[in-house]
Amino acid sequence: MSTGKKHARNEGEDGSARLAKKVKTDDHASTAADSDPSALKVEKKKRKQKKEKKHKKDKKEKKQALENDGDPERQEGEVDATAESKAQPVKEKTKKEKKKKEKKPNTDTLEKSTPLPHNETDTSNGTSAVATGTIHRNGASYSYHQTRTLEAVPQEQVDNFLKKQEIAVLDPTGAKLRPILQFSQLPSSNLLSKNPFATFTAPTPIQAASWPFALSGRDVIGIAETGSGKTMAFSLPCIEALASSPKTKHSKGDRTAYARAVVVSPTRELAMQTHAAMSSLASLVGLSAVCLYGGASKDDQRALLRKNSGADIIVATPGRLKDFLSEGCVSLSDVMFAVLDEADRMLDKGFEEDIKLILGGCPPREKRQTLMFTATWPTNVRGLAEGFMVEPVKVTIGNRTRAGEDGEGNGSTELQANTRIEQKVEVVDPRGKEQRLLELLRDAQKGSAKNDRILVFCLYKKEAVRVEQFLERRGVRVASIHGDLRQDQRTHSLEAFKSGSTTVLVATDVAARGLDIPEVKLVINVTFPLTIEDYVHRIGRTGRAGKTGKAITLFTEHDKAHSGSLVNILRGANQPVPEELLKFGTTVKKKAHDSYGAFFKDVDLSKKGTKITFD
Ligand SMILES: Nc1ncnc2c1ncn2[C@@H]1O[C@H](COP(=O)(O)OP(=O)(O)OP(=O)(O)O)[C@@H](O)[C@H]1O
Repeated sequence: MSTGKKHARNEGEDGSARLAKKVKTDDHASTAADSDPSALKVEKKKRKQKKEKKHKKDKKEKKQALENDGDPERQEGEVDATAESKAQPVKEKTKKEKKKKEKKPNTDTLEKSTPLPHNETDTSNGTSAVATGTIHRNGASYSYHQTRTLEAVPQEQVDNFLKKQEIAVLDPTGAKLRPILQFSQLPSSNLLSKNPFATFTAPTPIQAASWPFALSGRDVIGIAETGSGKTMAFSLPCIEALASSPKTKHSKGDRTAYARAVVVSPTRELAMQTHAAMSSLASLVGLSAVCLYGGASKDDQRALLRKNSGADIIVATPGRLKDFLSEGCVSLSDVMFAVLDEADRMLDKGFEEDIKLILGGCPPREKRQTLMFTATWPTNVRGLAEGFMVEPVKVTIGNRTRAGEDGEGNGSTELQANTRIEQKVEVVDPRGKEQRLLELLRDAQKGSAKNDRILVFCLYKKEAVRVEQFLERRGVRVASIHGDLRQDQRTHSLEAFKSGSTTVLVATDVAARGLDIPEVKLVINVTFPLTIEDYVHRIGRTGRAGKTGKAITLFTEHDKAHSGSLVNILRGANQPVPEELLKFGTTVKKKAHDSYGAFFKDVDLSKKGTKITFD
């Protein structure tokens, strides 16, 4: 797949038959007729027949509605103004409802209204504010107001902030929105009145720069170092969008959970963590979130979905979400806000098809808001990403956007590690790795540091088991987390590490991305990961939220294919490059590891394998 357009069309094509039936909209209805003229004729005929059938049905229902003597409750519950209308009969609306509907703005297309005059005052929240634009999407009307307090900040101060924090904003529409330097510069809202940022002093750079665009209803790609507050960068606009838009009503007997926002995460633990963060924010404005992930009881998750007639927000891993979608338990047809967290992982080969199916179940990209956040943005996923979005604003933090001819950058984003992490690389004999690991652990947990948390990364599950046993036998308090463990064992290990009852956690790359474990002092890579991006994510488990951290990597001749990219990362973060590493060469291999996505993917071990039969 190469072009964005191609991908956008494919979004709908990849859905299962059931999904396609439930969520079919014009944008999704791409069929064989697109390429075959005879098929086109058949398709046209079918459409005509369908139209006639629908007309007859509508007539019948109109008659019935009149006979019902206008029972408003019943009619309201059954009317569905979304794409679901194909699955459920649309009842004739009462005059009152019709009038109400006419007043609503046209939400069918993405409109960028002419910016409102800059002296327009927003009196809705009692503060003086300046309107900067309005966008309508799928039932929501976004009107971001740059507050007067933000307008009053001298331009020089804004420029200094952007320069100091190395913020680059690439916006194809050319909108210029100031970063939010202080929480008090956010437009007031019900959510903000609950003081959700009490424990923070100021927005992080990615929050500051992306919020104005995300709050305006724009699609955003946010790239910022590990531990820099990206979760809140997408959570706040998501919850603000849901809080300010009405829910679509569905018929009372409908047991499907219609989420209005969906956040997709690559691992179960990350999904749970994001769910916890979003839930506490959402609950402040009476919204709810449910977490769907593999390896746990489906019945329990189904029960949560049915409680309070579904969840406003679903945070999920792709596999379990797909299961619920194909069962018809969950529908994404009402989604107005979709987030791919760890977006580059979600778009790589292992998850690409799942993501197409999930986003294909949402309204088309023009009708939803799509956000993608990550710390690494390799070239191979960029085209695919943009195909799921509409004119995304790209916000990059860190000195890594190359200047283009226009001096504003050409969008090429360099891979960069968090510069507050001290990185050390030791070139070792592969046979001596475990012994060296033990020495490093003993050294790092000496004296007053005996309870310091250390995360040890292995590449393979079997290797993780072996290393854990090796350390256990030598009296180290250790737990592990990898794909061969049951979910309850994984959760238990992570909890033990978080609480400090275990100070060493041996992990595979299931723990490499997103996990926000407080006070991890040291990350040790026993075996190098399959991609350099994952090296950046692994070491990013330390040095979070402005803190410093340390990472030690045991590098062997087996890892020499990564020497060039590792040297670049070290140099980019002003870290020492050992001579022994340079000996392996500095050429950067362009191709990322092909099997990585599939290798990484969380597989539900409780599921029985599919029996293959040959005719
Ligand atoms: N404005 C803020 N000020 C201080 N701390 C913050 C702020 N926003 C978020 N944090 C905290 O920073 C930590 C890291 O945030 P988060 O997990 O969202 O990072 P991330 O950028 O998503 O990292 P990763 O790339 O590893 O997924 C969390 O503990 C979070 O509570």
